Amino acid sequence: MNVEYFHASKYGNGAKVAEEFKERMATRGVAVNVHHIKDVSAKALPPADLYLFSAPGRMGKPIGSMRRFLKGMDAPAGARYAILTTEGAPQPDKKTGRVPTEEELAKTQRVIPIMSELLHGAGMVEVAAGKVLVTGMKGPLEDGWEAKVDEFADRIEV
Ligand SMILES: Cc1cc2nc3c(=O)[nH]c(=O)nc-3n(C[C@H](O)[C@H](O)[C@H](O)COP(=O)(O)O)c2cc1C
Repeated sequence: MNVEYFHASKYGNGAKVAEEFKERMATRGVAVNVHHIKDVSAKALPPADLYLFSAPGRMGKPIGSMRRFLKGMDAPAGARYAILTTEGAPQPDKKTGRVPTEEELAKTQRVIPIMSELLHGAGMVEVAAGKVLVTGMKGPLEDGWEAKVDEFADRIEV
């Protein structure tokens, strides 16, 4: 099995996640080719058993370059894909100190749903979606992020 991995990392956190995923999949006997979307054409994706798309969050959405990439992509209909975003860790409310629940976050944080809608709408088939958090606007990645990537790798059927 081979995986083609497309990311739109701006500050390097998503690029680190991609490299970690590649290493973890190598131990499972799966080759992963990592590309930044600026280096590839959305109109000529290489063949793959699985496509992985990874974007940082921006104002509740995937970063604009990834939205444009997915909208302009010649999607291989029926092909399998997974999504692995990098998103800001939920911040406690300044007054109450309460951290928003997943349900509350889902109202404003639409990074994965927007990517899913675009890919699913293009006829592709989702096998997994997940996120790795960053603790500041530009990173670093959350503690234990490597283990999170490993768990995500486990969810990809080889
Ligand atoms: C202007 C700006 C807006 C951001 N908005 C969001 C957001 O709405 N949701 C989110 O999860 N992360 C947001 N972030 C944090 C990004 O998730 C973070 O920069 C990114 O995951 C880092 O990945 P990268 O190093 O691969 O670019 C924002 C960051 C910046 C600089």
